[in-house]
Amino acid sequence: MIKISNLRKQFSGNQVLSDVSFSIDTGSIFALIGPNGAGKTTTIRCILRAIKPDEGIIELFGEPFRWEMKKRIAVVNEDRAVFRNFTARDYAQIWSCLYPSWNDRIFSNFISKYNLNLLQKVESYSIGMKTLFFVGLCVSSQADILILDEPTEHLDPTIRLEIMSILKKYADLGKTILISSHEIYEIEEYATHFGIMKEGRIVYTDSIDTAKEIHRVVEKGESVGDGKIIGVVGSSLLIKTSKDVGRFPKLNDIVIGYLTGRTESTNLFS
Ligand SMILES: Nc1ncnc2c1ncn2[C@@H]1O[C@H](COP(=O)(O)OP(=O)(O)OP(=O)(O)O)[C@@H](O)[C@H]1O
Repeated sequence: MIKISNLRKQFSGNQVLSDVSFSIDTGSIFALIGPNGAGKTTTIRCILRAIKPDEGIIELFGEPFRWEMKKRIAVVNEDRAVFRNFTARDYAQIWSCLYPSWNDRIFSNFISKYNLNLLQKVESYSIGMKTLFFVGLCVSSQADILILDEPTEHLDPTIRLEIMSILKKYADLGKTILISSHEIYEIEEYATHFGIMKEGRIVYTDSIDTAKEIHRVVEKGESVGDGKIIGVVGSSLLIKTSKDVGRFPKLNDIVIGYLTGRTESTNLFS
């Protein structure tokens, strides 16, 4: 559904993305994970053609990007920027024109469930309400692809759980979701796949279940057998192995292991 191949982007001679490649299947929730400045938002902006990549191929729905595809993609931007003076109702009217698959009933239910005031200017919503409102717009759009930059940021714990559940149900409809997030414990709850980004490269990508199967955390000094050492996790090591050694990792162990490990070509870790 989304296939990114060898994406490269520089800003003023600074190489921000270097050969970024990953793909996302229909029905998946793919989390792009990485430290501040790793290149997650830049990748998303390239996918949306908000900026032009220097090199690389972006395929959506099995075809190279075309502008008409935008009506099948709904987005929650990183900055939650809004048009001044636009009420929630104004937004709904605009989105209903932009998205042929827009569903008014889903939108009305969402608005009443979360007590959002349709007549209020979205600019005056709290940052958490804005996020919630944009997630509501995305889900009501019934777009085939949702792209959400930090979708649970600024939300209280109850609403976070709600958003995770909404997104899971949405993906189950056969929709594809790409999120950028630092919330690894949450991602483990609701995402199906992930990519770890470090200094503009994808250093590892897989399904969460497979990644947990093929890695182990071993204590320093414990035998790693023929496993490949990936990186350090606190006082332990993350290894990639087919042997039943150490303990199974949490997603957090895998992310920390790859982030502390060497950044080389992705096949170093394959
Ligand atoms: N328009 C721009 N001009 C110059 N540099 C940019 C521009 N946009 C992004 N960058 C740089 O690209 C790098 C990656 O930024 P990006 O926003 O993609 O990171 P990120 O992984 O999304 O970080 P965060 O988790 O903090 O949001 C940073 O060093 C940033 O300063």
